[in-house]
Amino acid sequence: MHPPGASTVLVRHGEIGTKSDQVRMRMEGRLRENLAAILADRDVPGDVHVERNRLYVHTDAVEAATSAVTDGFGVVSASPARVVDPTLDAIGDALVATAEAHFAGGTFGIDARRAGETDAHPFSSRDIGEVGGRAVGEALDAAGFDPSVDLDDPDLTLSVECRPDRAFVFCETRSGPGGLPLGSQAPLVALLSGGIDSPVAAWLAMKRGARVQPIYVDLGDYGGADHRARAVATAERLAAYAPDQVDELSIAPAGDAVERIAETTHDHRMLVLRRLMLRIAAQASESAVGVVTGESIGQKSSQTTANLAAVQRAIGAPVIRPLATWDKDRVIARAREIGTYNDATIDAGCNRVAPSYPETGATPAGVDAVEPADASRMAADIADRVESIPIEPRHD
Ligand SMILES: Nc1ncnc2c1ncn2[C@@H]1O[C@H](COP(=O)(O)OP(=O)(O)OP(=O)(O)O)[C@@H](O)[C@H]1O
Repeated sequence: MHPPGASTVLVRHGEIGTKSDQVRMRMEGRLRENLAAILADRDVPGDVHVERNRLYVHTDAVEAATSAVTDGFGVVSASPARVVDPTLDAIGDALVATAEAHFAGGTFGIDARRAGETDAHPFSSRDIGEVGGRAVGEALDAAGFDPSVDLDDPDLTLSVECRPDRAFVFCETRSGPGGLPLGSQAPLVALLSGGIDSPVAAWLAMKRGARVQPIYVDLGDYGGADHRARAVATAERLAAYAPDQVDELSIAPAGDAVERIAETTHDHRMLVLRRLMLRIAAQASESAVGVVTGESIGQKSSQTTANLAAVQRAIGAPVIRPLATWDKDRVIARAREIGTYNDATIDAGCNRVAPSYPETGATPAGVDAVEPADASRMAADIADRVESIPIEPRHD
């Protein structure tokens, strides 16, 4: 929803503003590039500009541009806005036009603030609210409504952000993911099974600024026909959030190794397998500094706190588990929001590998004792044969 004549999207970031000037400017520049890439990928016209603590998209497609930029990591919110001169008359006219376009009865409120050097204007935020409110009330009366003002929870909020050189009028603020611009942290590898959890975990790592290289471990006969397709589909959704930075899915051919592990291990089987995956992931990328997984404490027998600790020892790099403390219903809700849920609901291949009586209180030494002696070499050999397939961003 936008004012008639809106031609700009006001983009707000959050944590970036708490950084030192140097870091903030670097992150804002990164965010500008990322938003430009998302717009280009979706064929939405728009030029992205940075000013201190704000980004602006100049576009003739404000709705599509607002939807696109609110997928950008680091964006807290965005509003499609009309830009007018910073005078009470011009702001009042834009408020009236916006109310006439969108008021459908009930209450309205004006939320006005000034930013930048506030002594640049001969009026206060309160003046904007009073003069604008009066003009809007009269216009709505004339249009046959009987409007009343509610400043706490109005049916229509008309917002003004008045800066020294121009004022923005808008009537909607859409939330973005927040976090930090993608690429502002060193990259990570994400173990992506295509299940419900791992795409959410990868997305959360991306939200904190880390570009992820997704890797799917092909379990061979234990995987199932649609297992790989599901991983591809969720990687395509992740790519929609970072079209210039996530463009490949790595596939590790682990069928023979999984078969061997299934034949030679029993209660520790899932832990040996998970260690294999971590080793493959850690070796599959030269630039990544850690491995992201979708594990969550206690969600499965292989994910007790003891087992997570025993598995972690396989690699020196950190295992990052963004969902460690999340309940499943929260993970599912987020998977729906980010568009990875539908592709992820088929049973995972790992379920076919799981033993009947899994170990839940493993120790690192206990896993060491049952792991094949050549486990590291096995992983290195698989990592050498990792194949990368191109991923196209999927928008749905
Ligand atoms: N075939 C696989 N390829 C890549 N990573 C995998 C694979 N199977 C499991 N993982 C990783 O190990 C984690 C824990 O495995 P688990 O068996 O719980 O996964 P899942 O239920 O198959 O999928 P998810 O955890 O994504 O819902 C996953 O979140 C994922 O990070």
